[in-house]
Amino acid sequence: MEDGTSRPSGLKAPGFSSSVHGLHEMSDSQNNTRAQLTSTSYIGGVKRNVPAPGNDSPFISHNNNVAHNGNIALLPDAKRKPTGKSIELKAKPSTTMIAGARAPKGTSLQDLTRGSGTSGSNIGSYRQYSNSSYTSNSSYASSVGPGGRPPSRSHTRTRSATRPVRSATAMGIRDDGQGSNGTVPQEEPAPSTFAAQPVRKKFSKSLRKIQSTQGLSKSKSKRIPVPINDIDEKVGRMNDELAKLKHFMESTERNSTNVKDELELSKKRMIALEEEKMEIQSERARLKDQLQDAERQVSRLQYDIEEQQSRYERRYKILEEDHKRETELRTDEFKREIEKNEKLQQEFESRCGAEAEARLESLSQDNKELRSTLEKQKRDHEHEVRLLHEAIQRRDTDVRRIEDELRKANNERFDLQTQIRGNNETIERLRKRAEDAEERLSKDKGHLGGQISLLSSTLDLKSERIQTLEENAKKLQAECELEIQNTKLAAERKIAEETALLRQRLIKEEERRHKLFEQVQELKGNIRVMCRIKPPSDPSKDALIPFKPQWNDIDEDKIDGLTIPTLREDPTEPGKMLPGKPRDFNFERVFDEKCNNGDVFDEISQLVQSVMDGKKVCIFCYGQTGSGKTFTMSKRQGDGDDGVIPRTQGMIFSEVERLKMLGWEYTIEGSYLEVYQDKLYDLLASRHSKPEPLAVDPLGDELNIKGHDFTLLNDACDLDEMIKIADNNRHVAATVKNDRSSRSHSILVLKVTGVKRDDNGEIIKTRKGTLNLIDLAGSEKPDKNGPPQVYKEGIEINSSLSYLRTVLSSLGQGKTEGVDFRSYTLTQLLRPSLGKGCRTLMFVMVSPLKENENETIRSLEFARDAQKVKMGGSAKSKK
Ligand SMILES: Nc1ncnc2c1ncn2[C@@H]1O[C@H](COP(=O)(O)OP(=O)(O)OP(=O)(O)O)[C@@H](O)[C@H]1O
Repeated sequence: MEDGTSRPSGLKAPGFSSSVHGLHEMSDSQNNTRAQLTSTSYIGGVKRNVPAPGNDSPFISHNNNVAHNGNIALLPDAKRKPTGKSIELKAKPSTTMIAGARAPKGTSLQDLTRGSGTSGSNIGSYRQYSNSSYTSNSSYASSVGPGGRPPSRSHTRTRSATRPVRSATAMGIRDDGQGSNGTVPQEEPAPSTFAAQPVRKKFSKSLRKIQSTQGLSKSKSKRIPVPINDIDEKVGRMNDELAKLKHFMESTERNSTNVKDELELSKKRMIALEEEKMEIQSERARLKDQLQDAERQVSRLQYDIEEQQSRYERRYKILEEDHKRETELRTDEFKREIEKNEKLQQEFESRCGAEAEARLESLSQDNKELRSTLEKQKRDHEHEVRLLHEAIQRRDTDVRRIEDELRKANNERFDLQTQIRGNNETIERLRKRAEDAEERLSKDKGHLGGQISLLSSTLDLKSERIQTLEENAKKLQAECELEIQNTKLAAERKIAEETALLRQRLIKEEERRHKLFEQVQELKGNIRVMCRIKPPSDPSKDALIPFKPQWNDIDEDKIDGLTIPTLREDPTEPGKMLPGKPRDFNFERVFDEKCNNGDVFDEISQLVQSVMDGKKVCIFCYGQTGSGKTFTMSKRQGDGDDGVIPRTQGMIFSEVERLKMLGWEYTIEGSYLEVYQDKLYDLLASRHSKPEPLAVDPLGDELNIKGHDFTLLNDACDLDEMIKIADNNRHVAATVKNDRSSRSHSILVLKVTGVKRDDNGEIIKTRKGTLNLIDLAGSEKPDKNGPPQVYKEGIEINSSLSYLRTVLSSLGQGKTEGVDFRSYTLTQLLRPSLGKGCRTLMFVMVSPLKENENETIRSLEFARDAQKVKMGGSAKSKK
């Protein structure tokens, strides 16, 4: 390459330029292949260039000089230039190749241009030949020529070098190389860049084979002439190879596009991942902030808790000290109390009341007579009530009759209205017919003139008739309405009159009931006595007193007497017991062990009623300890068998409501007192300090306690609350007979004041009643071996009860003056309840046990004596 003209591709091929035009920018592999191919074109010392598409210059420059010696000069290996994207092929300067006008040596021109005429015209003949031999290369020219080359081929090649499927592709190339006709299979898979390598090797190998077959040597001096046909064949094969390469390049380019797309996708994915990473980082920062906030909050809370704990500890210490001081104070107080009690005990032992017993005559016969009178009056009363009922029924019949009449009148009105409606419809129909007729008449006036006038007059008549009917109906309706109104007014008037009459009768009945009740109470006596026998706790084991009941003559379900059989010693045979004279006791009512608190209250509820009527009533329970006094009076265990006090509580307030309807307004006041060791205390007073004893006015007719106020009770709840406070404050202790024995007499006092006003609000009637409910402490034989306090209490209780018996005995003997109530607080308290006009009911409670027989008989005897008391006048205290 003597001229050494440098080309942009780096290919230096003087006199070769046109033949290699279009290949200078091929990839390395392509260049390499091309270089080899190019070198094959030097076989036989003749430069055989690959025909360049679109090139006007001869594809292979057959120079006469080239083939003059008839030898093929083998070109030295083309050198690769590492710089640039293309490879620069350099022929050795010594190589005898196509060199412009340079005459080749060796191969003769005739050999080369066999059958072509003169050497001067061999170019044209060669072109002709070459054109015919390389017709198929025109496709190559169009694809790899200067205009058709892809711009980034070298880059594509570099990328292709990394593909891992080289050998497989190379195999494909090898297979293809076997085709001798130079056609490239269209469906062949795209070979990789490295496929060129085995192709190259294969080509070199075949070249070497040819060379060895033909005895060619690389040595310049030993050039062996090669037949032109062989060379053409080789060139054809080379062209095939080139076509394959072209195909390979195309597929490589496709691959490269795919790879590019993949790269783009990867980039996008990278960006997405980056964004995701950023998001995660910001989330992490946010969570970190939250964590720090939470930590700060926790420490703040911890500080608060510690603060509060220390505050509580300080407060606890203060409370503890307070409690200690309080305890010490209470201990001192208790000690002082014990000392005082001891002093009182000594005082008490020095005093001992005398026991007196008095017996009174039986009033049972009187009672029986009174009872029959009462029954008669009861029957009369019932008869009157029946009459009243009948009157009410008659009035109801009248009202029903009026209602029937009203219904009839309404039905008539409805019939008339229906008739009017029917008439209206007839009129309407007639009018319509008249109109039709008129229409027809207008068409045929002459014929129907008379008919029209007839119809018109009929119509007028009908209209008049209708009008009359309508007026009649209206009149009838007005009359009906007036009658209905009158009937209504009359009925209302009648009802009002009858209601007023009934109200009057009711008030009269109430007054009569009041009077009758008073009479009955008077007849029953001032002190009425009832007895209750406590049921044995174990009837199968307990030895019992053989009580014989006496059934009431009138009310056969009730017992009003008891007989206790007695024994006496046989005078003839000491130690032998014979039946003695039985002991009989008659009372107003005896409740045996089967009766409950409800039965008891049914019997006495009329007394509570009389308190509302303005009476002084005293109900007290007397009996041996443990005989059931508190059970009868105060029991409140929610099993439906409440005692007298809880039932009274309910009854009084429901009576207040009932009497309100009859025009009465009631005020209830209450107090709960206790007589403990002959001193009166307020059970409602606070027990934080020592309660002060109260003093009773010994003279007045009313119970007056100095310096003591009654509590206003607005409803049953207030009274309930008051009773609960008193129950908690009452003195109780365990005795031989009772675990919770009352050690004091308790008195619930209820003052009832009722007023009735006229229409101007002036008070016209007043009722003032008092109810004393007394639960006495139990009579007992004091146990000297028991606790000294209980023994002392027992003595005091017995003394006061003995004195009560003395007082009752005096009253039973008819004394009304000079009775000494003042010796004991209990009798002082009871004095206003034992005067004239007072109702006193005594319950004597007895035990059924044989072991308590003596005490039971003593209690029954006391009750019998109390029954004899007749209070003709007001009980007067001894002055
Ligand atoms: N009718 C009865 N039915 C059932 N148990 C009764 C009855 N009467 C009294 N008891 C029971 O006998 C025990 C003594 O009754 P309670 O306390 O009423 O006697 P007490 O006469 O008030 O005694 P004390 O005079 O000592 O206070 C109590 O456990 C009571 O539940």
